[in-house]
Amino acid sequence: MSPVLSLRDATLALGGRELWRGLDLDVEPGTFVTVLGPNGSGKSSLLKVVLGLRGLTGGTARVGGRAVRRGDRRVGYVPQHQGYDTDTPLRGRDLVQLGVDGHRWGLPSWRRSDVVADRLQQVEAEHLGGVRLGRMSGGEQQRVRIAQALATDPTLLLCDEPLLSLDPRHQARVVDLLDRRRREHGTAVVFVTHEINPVLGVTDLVLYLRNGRFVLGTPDEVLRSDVLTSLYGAPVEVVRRRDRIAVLCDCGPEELAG
Ligand SMILES: Nc1ncnc2c1ncn2[C@@H]1O[C@H](COP(=O)(O)OP(=O)(O)OP(=O)(O)O)[C@@H](O)[C@H]1O
Repeated sequence: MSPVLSLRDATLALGGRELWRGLDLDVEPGTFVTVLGPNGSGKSSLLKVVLGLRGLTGGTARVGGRAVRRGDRRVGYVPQHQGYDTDTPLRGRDLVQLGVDGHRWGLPSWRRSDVVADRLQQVEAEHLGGVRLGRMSGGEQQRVRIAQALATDPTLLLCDEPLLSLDPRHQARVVDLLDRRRREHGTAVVFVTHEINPVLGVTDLVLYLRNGRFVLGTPDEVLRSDVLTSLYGAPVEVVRRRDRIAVLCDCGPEELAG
C-alpha cells in the first residue's frame, strides 16, 4: 500500500531562495509528523505543496500514490488563523458545512446534517453548532475549524500552527483531539508549529527545517544538541526535563522550537 504522503528528492525555491532540497519523506497512516523551524524556513510552503497550491522546484510529491492536486478530498487543511470578527454571521455548523460543500462548487448543495453533526462530535463541539464564530473562544474556534477540515473524512490532515494563541489547557485539548483522530481513523497528521512541547508526546517524526537545510527523524533522533548544533551551525543545547524540552542557542534572536 502507498504511504499517505510521499515526497521524493523534493526541492522548493521561492523568491530566488532555496527553502529545502532533496527531501525524502514517507508518511504512513496514523503517523503524526511535527514540522519545526524558524520563520520563513518553508513550513507553510511545504503544506501548500501537498495541497497542490505550489509546485516543487524538483522531485515529486504524492498523496496516496497519486501526484498531488488541488481540491483533493483525501487531504484536510487547517490553515493559519488569527481569529474571527465578533460580527461574523457564520455559526459553527455553517463552517463545517462549508467543508462538506467546498469540493462541490457549482453543484446543488444540500445539508448533510449527519456529517456536520458527526464532525462536530468528533471534536467535542456539538454544543457549538449554533454558536456564532465571533462568540467562541480561540480554542472553541480552533476545534470547529478542525471539524471543518475533517468534513471529507481525510486520510491526511495538514495543520498550520493550530495552537497559536491558545493557553496550555486548550492546546492540550486540540492535540488530544488530533491524537484520537489519528488513532481511531488512521488519519496521518502533518503539524506545523513553533512549539514542540505541546506535541512532544504524540510526535512520531520531526522534520526540522532551517536555512535551506533540514533534519528528519524521531524526536529522540532530531531533538539532540549535536544534531541541532550541526543544523544551526552554532552551539545548540537541548535540555530535557521530565516530559518537556528546552532548546537553547547562542545563535542570536533566531527563534527556536522550545
Ligand atoms: N509567493 C511567494 N513568492 C516568493 N517568496 C515567497 C512566496 N511565498 C512565500 N515566500 C517566502 O518563502 C519563505 C518561506 O515562507 P513560509 O511561509 O513557507 O515560511 P514558514 O516557515 O511557514 O514561516 P512562518 O513560521 O513565519 O509561518 C519566506 O521567506 C517567504 O517570504
